[in-house]
Amino acid sequence: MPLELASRLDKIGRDELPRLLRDMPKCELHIHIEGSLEPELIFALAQRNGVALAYPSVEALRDAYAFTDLQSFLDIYYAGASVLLKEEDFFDMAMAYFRKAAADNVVHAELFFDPQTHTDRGVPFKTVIDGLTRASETAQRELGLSSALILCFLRHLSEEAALATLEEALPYRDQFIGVGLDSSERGHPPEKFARVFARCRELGLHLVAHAGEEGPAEYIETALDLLKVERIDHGVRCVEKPALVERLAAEQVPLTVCPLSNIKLCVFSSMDQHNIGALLEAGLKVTVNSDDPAYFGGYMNENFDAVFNGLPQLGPRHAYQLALNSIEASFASDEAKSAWVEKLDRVFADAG
Ligand SMILES: Nc1ncnc2[nH]cnc12
Ligand SMILES: [Zn+2]
Repeated sequence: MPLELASRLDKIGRDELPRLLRDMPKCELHIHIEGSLEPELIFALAQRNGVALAYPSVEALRDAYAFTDLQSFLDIYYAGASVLLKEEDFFDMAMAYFRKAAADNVVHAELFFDPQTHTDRGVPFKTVIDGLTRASETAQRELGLSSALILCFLRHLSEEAALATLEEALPYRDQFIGVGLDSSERGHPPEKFARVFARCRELGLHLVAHAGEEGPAEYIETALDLLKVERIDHGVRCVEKPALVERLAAEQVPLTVCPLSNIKLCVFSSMDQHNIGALLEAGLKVTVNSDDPAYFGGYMNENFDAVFNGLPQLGPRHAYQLALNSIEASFASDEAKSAWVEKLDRVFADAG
């Protein structure tokens, strides 16, 4: 950031933060759309589709959201997704998310979706992607919110299964912009998916992967070197290798950090222990995201509020940097990015 801009932003009082965090335009780059299914919608879709749930009420389901690690969350997350059967279900789920995102001044969202969670239950790939695409087009038209889809392979399944999913997805190639890697990280290193990522690269798809959430810092390195990803999802365990931190800063590799998720899944014990401030100060291209907002206690602005309330050393300059990083790290066009940066500058010009 130019020194002149930094010193101007440092003169803005911390009391302006609530407004700035709310009003600043931002991109969301790490949201699993199935993780936006609120308990109320899970119950409504279960009733609409005649699906039996293991919990008697919305309250009982929400009470079960006491996670001890990633796997304890994933078990409940996959059970919640079992209510999604029809195109309309995927549409309704995504529209509910887009409305919340627009209210948080998210101008662009890149949505992960997990096709294998649905195709393995007999739901056609077309049903999933058509529902999400129709929601994305509706959000652009009705909310002015830009979005794109990123297909995630489930890393607890085999690479053969990922390759078969890619084949199934190819007729819809123009409906998604990239691929990612999610689900249980430990014991499923990036290299397990080297062939399918190489194929996606040949196809001109954008590449991202979860790495260094629960898994070791080495997974970040192998995701970069073997899978050739453009962004790292989470990546907070990079601090365990100082040379890797230096590399991430030098190469400006975006990290899509998910603060509330990290607390809920016990990656950090509390927000004052989170390393997002340290990573920002070290010059890494860090962004703030919600991951699975229906499960982790908040959407984008709740994540920003939690970070700035938990880490008093962060101020308006950091808020600006996080919003700018999210715009720059997105896969949107340069033209769209310039327009959002102008908007961001206007919000901060009004402060101080
Ligand atoms: N935080 C997360 N990590 C890995 N896989 C996920 N799938 C949904 N949320 C996830
Ligand atoms: Zn995630």
